[in-house]
Amino acid sequence: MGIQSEAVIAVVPAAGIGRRMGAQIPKQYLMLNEQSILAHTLDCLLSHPQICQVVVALHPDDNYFHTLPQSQHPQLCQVVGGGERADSVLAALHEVDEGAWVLVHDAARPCLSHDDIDKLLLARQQFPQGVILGSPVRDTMKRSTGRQQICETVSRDHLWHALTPQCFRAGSLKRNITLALSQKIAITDDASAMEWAGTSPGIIEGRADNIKVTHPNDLALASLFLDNLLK
Ligand SMILES: Nc1ccn([C@@H]2O[C@H](COP(=O)(O)OP(=O)(O)OP(=O)(O)O)[C@@H](O)[C@H]2O)c(=O)n1
Ligand SMILES: C[C@](O)(CO)[C@H](O)COP(=O)(O)O
Repeated sequence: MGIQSEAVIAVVPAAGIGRRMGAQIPKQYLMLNEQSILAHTLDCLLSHPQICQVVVALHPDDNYFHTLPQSQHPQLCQVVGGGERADSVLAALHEVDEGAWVLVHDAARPCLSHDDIDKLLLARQQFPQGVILGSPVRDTMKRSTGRQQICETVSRDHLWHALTPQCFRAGSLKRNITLALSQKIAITDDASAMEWAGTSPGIIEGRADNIKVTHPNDLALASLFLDNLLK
């Protein structure tokens, strides 16, 4: 069975508290246009023809998820997430067959398109070790001192913003996240765990409007992008 015909499972880390957003509720439950950020993200994944299941990792005290219509979807299952994003991804991976392909996608990225999912899944042929979406850096990049004085201009050649989804074989990703966490390695995305284990995942260009809603001023942008996505 060729890679392209293999089932794909989406893993959605949605157990964060949205500290940088500073809202009264976790940011994944903030309304964006006509539904919550998480609902938009789940709609995109649940409606993709190659995704056969979505495993969402929730905060242990999450009291919102059950109010979402998507929470009753037959292809959706939920697990309790952990203290960091990597712990939440790992909790979800324990529910996934080790041989399956997983697409790990942030709940906080509601503007994902089916085109980008298609592109990423096709890229597995070229990158069987795993592959992620990225956005090439457009601006000149500076590194500063702790006192915000520029100390260097960082070359932007082959420099990317890592996006999600990030696509790997479940067993390999589970083992490498487990190892990295056991060594107290800080991993802020899934590819970092694979890199730490010596793998070089592929990175392909995704839409720049696939933003992570992190700060309050991201909401208006995400709303605009969502409207545009639906056109
Ligand atoms: N312990 C955690 C922390 C984060 N996430 C998820 O990982 C994604 C990306 O994380 P981020 O944007 O940092 O979300 P938060 O951790 O909620 O934000 P903050 O760092 O501002 O608190 C989000 O969908 C978030 O819900 C998670 O599942 N489990
Ligand atoms: C996974 C990610 O969205 C890729 O850019 C990012 O690393 C998440 O980081 P955060 O600190 O958990 O928002």
